[in-house]
Amino acid sequence: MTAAVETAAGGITPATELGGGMVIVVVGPSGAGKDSVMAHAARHFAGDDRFVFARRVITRPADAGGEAHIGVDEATFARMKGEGAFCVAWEAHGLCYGVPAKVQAEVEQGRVVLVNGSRQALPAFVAAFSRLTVVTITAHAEVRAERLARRGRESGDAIAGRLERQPRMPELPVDGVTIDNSGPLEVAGTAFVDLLARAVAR
Ligand SMILES: Nc1ncnc2c1ncn2[C@@H]1O[C@H](COP(=O)(O)OP(=O)(O)OP(=O)(O)O)[C@@H](O)[C@H]1O
Ligand SMILES: O=P(O)(O)OC[C@H]1O[C@H](OP(=O)(O)O)[C@H](O)[C@@H]1O
Repeated sequence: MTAAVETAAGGITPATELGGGMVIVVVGPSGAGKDSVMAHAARHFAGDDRFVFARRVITRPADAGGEAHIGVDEATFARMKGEGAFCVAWEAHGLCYGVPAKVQAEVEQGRVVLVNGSRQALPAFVAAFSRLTVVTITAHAEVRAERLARRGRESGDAIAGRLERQPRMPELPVDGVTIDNSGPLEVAGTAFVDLLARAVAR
């Protein structure tokens, strides 16, 4: 089986052609496997300092399961936001999410920074980062439903809300790639790793 990799707006432009670093923002519906595909790539590129896997700040307990994030309460998130701690912040699923401001500096240092993002927040990513590629991870609806139930991080109602959520994907003037993760993680993970290798190709 091969992962479907469709390119729009020209696929991915190597960061080196763009004169330095870039952000690759990973989006897609809940349960598609964004965290899993990113974790696969993080294992593949462990110790390779051309890449940074950003850790998000989320108003979710740090031990909730799923991605490794910085868990804070709402008051702390609001204070951090007011202090300029985030370069991009958004709300979804009753939670607040922030991308640490230091990502801007990491891109300026020439690194390729991977961020688990949000379809709804993509305009804010475009505003924050001049060098941006959007990677959309997809999976069939029934596959996502089964995965979210098995993951067990959310309850039935919350899972239903996640499965229904379909924010409009805005038309954006940036590179974009879609990877179908309906099959084995190894397949989509390898497609993502190949994409990242192209991002740093000389
Ligand atoms: N290709 C795959 N095959 C089987 N299980 C998978 C695959 N990809 C991900 N999973 C599992 O599906 C569940 C959801 O994956 P993951 O948390 O990576 O999705 P996500 O897109 O980040 O979801 P959310 O937006 O809700 O955080 C996890 O339990 C994960 O282990
Ligand atoms: O529906 P959209 O706007 O794409 O994404 C909404 C949010 O949901 C997911 O977070 P998580 O599953 O709570 O970690 C995404 O990563 C994003 O932050």
